[in-house]
Amino acid sequence: MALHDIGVVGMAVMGSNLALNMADHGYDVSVYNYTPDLTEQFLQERPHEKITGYFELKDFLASLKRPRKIMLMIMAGAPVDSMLDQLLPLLDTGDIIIDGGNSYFGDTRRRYDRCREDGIHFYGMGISGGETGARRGPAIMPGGNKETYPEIQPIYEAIAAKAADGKPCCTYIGEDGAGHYVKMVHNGIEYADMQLIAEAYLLLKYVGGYDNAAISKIFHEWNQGELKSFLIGIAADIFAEDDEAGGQVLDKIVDAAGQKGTGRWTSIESMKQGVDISMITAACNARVMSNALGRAKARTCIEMPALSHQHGDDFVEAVRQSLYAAKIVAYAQGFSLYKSASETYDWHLDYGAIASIFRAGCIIQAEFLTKITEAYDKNPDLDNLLFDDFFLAKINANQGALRQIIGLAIANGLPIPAFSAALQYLDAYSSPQVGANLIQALRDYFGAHTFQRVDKEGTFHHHWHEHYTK
Ligand SMILES: NC(=O)C1=CN([C@@H]2O[C@H](COP(=O)(O)OP(=O)(O)OC[C@H]3O[C@@H](n4cnc5c(N)ncnc54)[C@H](OP(=O)(O)O)[C@@H]3O)[C@@H](O)[C@H]2O)C=CC1
Ligand SMILES: O=C(CO)[C@H](O)[C@H](O)COP(=O)(O)O
Repeated sequence: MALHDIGVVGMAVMGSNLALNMADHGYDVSVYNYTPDLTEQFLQERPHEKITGYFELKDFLASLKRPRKIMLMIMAGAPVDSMLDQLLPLLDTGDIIIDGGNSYFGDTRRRYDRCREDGIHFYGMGISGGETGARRGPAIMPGGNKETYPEIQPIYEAIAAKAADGKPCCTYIGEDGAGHYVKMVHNGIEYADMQLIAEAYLLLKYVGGYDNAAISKIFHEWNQGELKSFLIGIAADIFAEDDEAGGQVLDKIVDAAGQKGTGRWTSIESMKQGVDISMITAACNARVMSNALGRAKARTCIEMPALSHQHGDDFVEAVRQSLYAAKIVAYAQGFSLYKSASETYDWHLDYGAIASIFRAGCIIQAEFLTKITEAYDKNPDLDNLLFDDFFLAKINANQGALRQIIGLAIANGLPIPAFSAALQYLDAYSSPQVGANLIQALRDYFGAHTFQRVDKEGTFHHHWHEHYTK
């Protein structure tokens, strides 16, 4: 029997489409699913001459070339550990397991160590692009043992999306959990990007008074310029989508957002790293608030200002400029987290290469990612993306619009937490006074936590006096 190039475990949306993508690129693929029904259904409904299904794990593993390459495309969390429990006793030294799911990077670090004890190479591979990306070319973020990477590199570069310059959107990211970390923060940026789009929609609809058809045209126009991105493009489609029952589908969707957790993980991680990614946190909280207990009641008893309209091209352009400025801040925050994590976990992340693999295939693919790559090519040690000449000029040109739009939204009672977080970040970063001297004084007063002085070196504690009788 001719042995197969790679095995895919998990025949749900992502695994089945990735297996077909690999097969289309000439690889012989073995597939297996934890319960047989999905495998059966896949083989019947989407047969491919280069794909063979297996119903026993030992037969699946026996069908693979050495070193065996086994890709897991299964639900993140306990199922991955459970599959490892089943796989590890059946594998040989040098075999490779690739977890392509949205696993938590801390779990990936643990699994990497666990597999290494058995001589097995474990890769945590971020994959972005959803169903279509998996089938036609996703962005791929592999993390794991660098020496073994050439074993899997050709397959993943073949199936990855290709950017406009023809380069595959797949690059080795770093050791152990680096690939999953980069994917986690990618998803965090995805949350912020989507929240900004939702806030622009609120402004256009409730302050601008534009209907869905008009907003669709505005988004379509934005998508021809510097805001060009996958998410702006699909938003333009969504605004134009009619519902069978009349009206538009968008207006029939309950105004409460779900989440699977990668954005929340990014936010929690930023707290651990001590990096401000307030826009991603704001986007997570916006989803939380959309489901908040008592939201229906709050609507009836908390008084809101009456809406005042601002129609016209100048207003639409101000929203566009705000969106662009805030989007730059969101990416600057995400890349600041990469910089901190790279040092903490000793990953030596290549920020320019990361931006370059986001150029196609993934959910946050956008025109301006090329500019991020250029910024890090010019200066790989950039402290903050905002200091790059291109982004600095854009921020300075567009921040007036951001201030204007935030003022309008606040006056109209429209929640715009991500736009606001972008501006607060810029102001906190650039203001010469942030009030931290008083924080230090208060800490020193009640806890002798000490402070530094502006006029001399050293660490000081002051004996504060009670000037008022309590
Ligand atoms: N859907 C998307 O757009 C994207 C998803 N991802 C990630 O890719 C992975 C796969 O996603 P998706 O295809 O949507 O599938 P799901 O996340 O819905 O997971 C379903 C798959 O997991 C398997 N599974 C569940 N429990 C176990 C278990 N205990 N042991 C073994 N297998 C188990 C299922 O098998 P069974 O049917 O037998 O229960 C099925 O094959 C996930 O980690 C997801 O987060 C990444 C990028 C985009
Ligand atoms: O990984 C993805 C795309 O890159 C998934 O689509 C993402 O998990 C969606 O996340 P959430 O359900 O939390 O919005």
